[in-house]
Amino acid sequence: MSLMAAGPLLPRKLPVVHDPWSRTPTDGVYPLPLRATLAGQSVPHMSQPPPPKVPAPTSSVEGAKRLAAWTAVDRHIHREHKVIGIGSGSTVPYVVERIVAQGNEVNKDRVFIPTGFQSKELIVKSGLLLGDVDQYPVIDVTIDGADEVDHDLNCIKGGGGCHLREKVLAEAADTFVLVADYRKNSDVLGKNFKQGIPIEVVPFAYTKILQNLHLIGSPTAELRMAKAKAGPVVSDNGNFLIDAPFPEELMKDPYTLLTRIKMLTGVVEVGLFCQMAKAAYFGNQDGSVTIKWHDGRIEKVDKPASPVAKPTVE
Ligand SMILES: O=C(CO)[C@H](O)[C@H](O)COP(=O)(O)O
Repeated sequence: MSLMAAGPLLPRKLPVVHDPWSRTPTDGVYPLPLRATLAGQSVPHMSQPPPPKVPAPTSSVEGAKRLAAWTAVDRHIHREHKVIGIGSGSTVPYVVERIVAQGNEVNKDRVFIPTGFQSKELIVKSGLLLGDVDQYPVIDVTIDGADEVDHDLNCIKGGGGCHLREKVLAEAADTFVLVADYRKNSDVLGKNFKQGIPIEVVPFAYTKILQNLHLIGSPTAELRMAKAKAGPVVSDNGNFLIDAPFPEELMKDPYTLLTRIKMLTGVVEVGLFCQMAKAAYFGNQDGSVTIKWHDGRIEKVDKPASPVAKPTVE
């Protein structure tokens, strides 16, 4: 059957094609930023998907992480804090979850500084305003995870390879707080976290640095290799990572060890944070939280975070 025999073709309504290159700022089809910009320009607000839900903890370790994170946020992130550093690791999503629970009213005037790719994603997906430390070199509070913390609040960080940015944000913060589960609460660094001190190094120097680390007391120091890619792990800054276990007698004086490692040419940053934190929060299996303070006090909180987050004024 010919087309003509089937009757005249009805004029089809063509969909409006939006050619992105033909748009002008005034025709209303430009994709607009979701939030006011850092420069303070006001932009129309578009509705945003709700922040992704952090899955409820399914183990006592996850529950402990959440307890530590929520308690630390409740105690340290107050209404007047406007610039907040967000660390890395598996405890940090609970930190962001609790900050989001403080509500849009307080969060709309805040800017959040990430320590790496993971925390940047968390900030953006939670609908919080992203900034960077070069715009905000002074941070009100930074909250971060840790691999192990001793009684003087020295800690090992960098299990997730983010310790360079983490240290910058810790130093930039008026208040730096650690959050972790009970397994990270230790008396001597290296007792629980056996994989060694994470060290970020410039790639071309790694062999030389490994040799030097072997000489200064870490004969098993090795390059961190990727699990789902052939070759080494590459940090968010394009560098390599070395994990260097040291014997206990050297780990007992982390500051001396930090300075010795840092002096090796080609080392970018060492995952030893010596007495930088104001407090470390450890969630326990029994639902309590242990807080180690920078002045040596140890506090036990039996009924820590309430289910409702309320930002307080310090
Ligand atoms: O330092 C870090 C990443 O560089 C993390 O904070 C540290 O590894 C702890 O992570 P988690 O909470 O997953 O145990």
